[in-house]
Amino acid sequence: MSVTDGEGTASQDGRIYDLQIYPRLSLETASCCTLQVSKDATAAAVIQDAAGALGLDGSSLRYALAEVKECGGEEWVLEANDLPVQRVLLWPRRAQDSHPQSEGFYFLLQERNHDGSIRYVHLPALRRERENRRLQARGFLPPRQEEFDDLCNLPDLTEANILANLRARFQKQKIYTYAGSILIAINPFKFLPIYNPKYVKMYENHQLGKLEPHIFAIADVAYYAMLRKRINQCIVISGESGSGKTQSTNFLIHCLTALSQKGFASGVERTILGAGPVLEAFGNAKTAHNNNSSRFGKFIQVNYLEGGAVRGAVVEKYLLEKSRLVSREKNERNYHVFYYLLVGASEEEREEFKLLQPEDYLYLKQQNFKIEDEEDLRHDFERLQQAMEMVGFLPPLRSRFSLRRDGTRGWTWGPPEVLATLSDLLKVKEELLVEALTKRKTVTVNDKLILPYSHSEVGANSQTATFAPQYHSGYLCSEIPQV
Ligand SMILES: Nc1ncnc2c1ncn2[C@@H]1O[C@H](COP(=O)(O)OP(=O)(O)OP(=O)(O)O)[C@@H](O)[C@H]1O
Repeated sequence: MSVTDGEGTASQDGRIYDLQIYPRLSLETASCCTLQVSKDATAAAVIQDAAGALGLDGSSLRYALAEVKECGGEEWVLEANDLPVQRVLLWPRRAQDSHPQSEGFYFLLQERNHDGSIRYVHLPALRRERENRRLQARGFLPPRQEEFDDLCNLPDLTEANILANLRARFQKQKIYTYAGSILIAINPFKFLPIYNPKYVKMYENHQLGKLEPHIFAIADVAYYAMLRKRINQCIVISGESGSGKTQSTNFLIHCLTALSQKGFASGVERTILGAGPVLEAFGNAKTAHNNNSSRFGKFIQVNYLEGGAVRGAVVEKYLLEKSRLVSREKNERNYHVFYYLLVGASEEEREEFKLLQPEDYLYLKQQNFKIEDEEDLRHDFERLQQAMEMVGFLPPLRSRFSLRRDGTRGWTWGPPEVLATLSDLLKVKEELLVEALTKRKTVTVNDKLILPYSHSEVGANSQTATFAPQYHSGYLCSEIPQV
């Protein structure tokens, strides 16, 4: 079976993708169907074919297609003219091959009510939990004392008790615990089905602490406090590397946009989603603790209209780890984007941008350099290009950097052909480039001084050691989309 856009036009590149579709219906059906779909097939066409494959009758308007991604089954309901394959192209490579449902990355076929809203079948355990709480509050069930969902209620507040309480909850897959209005999250490193729209709905407009602790409760309180009090709200996320800050940020944005758009993916949400891979490529790197560690801080501002609908978002980066550009710890890597480009570029791109192999670049080959994931890098380069198009980049802007340093001439910039290549790629005159590379600007109270870099400022390496971080940082800063 091949799904097209309803008018029978074939995909431009002719490629066919497998979509794994799991029905979640009140009727008994096959547990999954796999459809072969072209890039330009719309959600409506996919629904029609999935319904056919599962032996369901009725029009496609009776069903909705939702995208489920990694880590806990966030569900995004697609609109009729959305393109499911476009979503798939943003998934990691392994997720595009056939894989078990427990690993996430699939589509759900759900029923709609007469008013178009989604009919949720199979009530989640959380609702039972809520019922139990109600009964406990009315004295029909004895209060549960073996663990506390708010650390402030611990009868004996010691470090050992806090850790024992967090451990007991974590063993029951309760990764969230309150400490008053602060939410503590413990990284489960596995898929937990607690982030789909049912949970957004369940936590909607509830006082903090009324339900089981959850990151959506924090998003919900911030959203409704903003609407009620008409003042900005701020959520701070902190933790050590690999603790789950980026993941938590994604869940928060998911909930904040879902609350304002009633669960439907909008253009804004799509752009925010698309911005993720772009930011990751330029600002994330493999470290000892996390294969995809963000090496910069992010300030994300989600802007709303007065009625509560999302209007856009601004992402500001700060404190990019610039030193990573020129040196890093053993077995760690430079920013993802260099490897994506050097491994994933086509022959024409290699020619055009005068690209060498990763091991030819001193900045990339330091410290036990080896690349064992070439295929993943190639896929991630494709994903980056797709994401860049989604957030509005033009093709020629994609690959402008190819820095190579010459360590043999102190801090003299060269060799000349590299300067010419850089000048050509950066579209900056050679003289200006040399000026930027060899001089710095110092602003004092009364004066603005332009001085050549001293030997000690440049250090033992070549001048690009100073220039590369500035350039990469500037690139990340200027190219971060303001949605
Ligand atoms: N709530 C969660 N559910 C499932 N997996 C999670 C969750 N939070 C984090 N993870 C897993 O932990 C990994 C590391 O998390 P994440 O990248 O968010 O950490 P981080 O704190 O942002 O790290 P860094 O500071 O190094 O950027 C994720 O790739 C994901 O696999």
